[in-house]
Amino acid sequence: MLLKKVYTLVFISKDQQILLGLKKRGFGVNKWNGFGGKLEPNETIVEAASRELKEECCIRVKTTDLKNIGHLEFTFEGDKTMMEVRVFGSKLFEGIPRETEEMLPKWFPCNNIPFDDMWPDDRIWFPYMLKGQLFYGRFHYKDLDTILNYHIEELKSMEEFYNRNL
Ligand SMILES: CNc1ncnc2c1ncn2[C@@H]1O[C@H](COP(=O)(O)OP(=O)(O)OP(=O)(O)O)[C@@H](O)[C@H]1O
Repeated sequence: MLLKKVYTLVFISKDQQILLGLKKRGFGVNKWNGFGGKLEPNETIVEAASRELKEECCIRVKTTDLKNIGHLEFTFEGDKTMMEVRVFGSKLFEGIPRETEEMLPKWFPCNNIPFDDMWPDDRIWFPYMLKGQLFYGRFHYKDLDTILNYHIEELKSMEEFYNRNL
């Protein structure tokens, strides 16, 4: 039996640029990524996504402006937990990105993503996100640097994907 833990991951974009943050502590330290984290009790996924974005880089986004653009699953060899990551995107946001204790934010041109300093899976699913395609990806890691196997597919609709997995 796999234990499932739900996480959010948010990408805001403007003018062919995407906002990434360099994680300063904890899981994924020293890697560039979107903003997100675990759900708090009694919080919806979009509430968690919006809260984490604000906490990690001071950007505000309305929950109704968050678009679910992908779904990722991560497992690690010898670990019974599956990380389920709901990926969101938005072009509508308020504020200027600011460094926090957790993240150092920076805008990157969409054609110059720092994949060498990111999770290895990002290289595989970012191209879907950057083309505006919905996606589902499943990655099994041997250790934090090595993907043992994976599956990736384009989705027609997130709703259809979630219904199929009920
Ligand atoms: C394995 N390959 C991966 N590829 C891409 N993204 C990944 C990832 N694995 C985790 N992520 C994301 O990294 C964040 C961790 O969040 P994390 O710091 O653990 O959560 P949270 O802020 O709640 O933690 P604390 O409050 O510090 O306990 C969270 O957005 C999650 O979606």
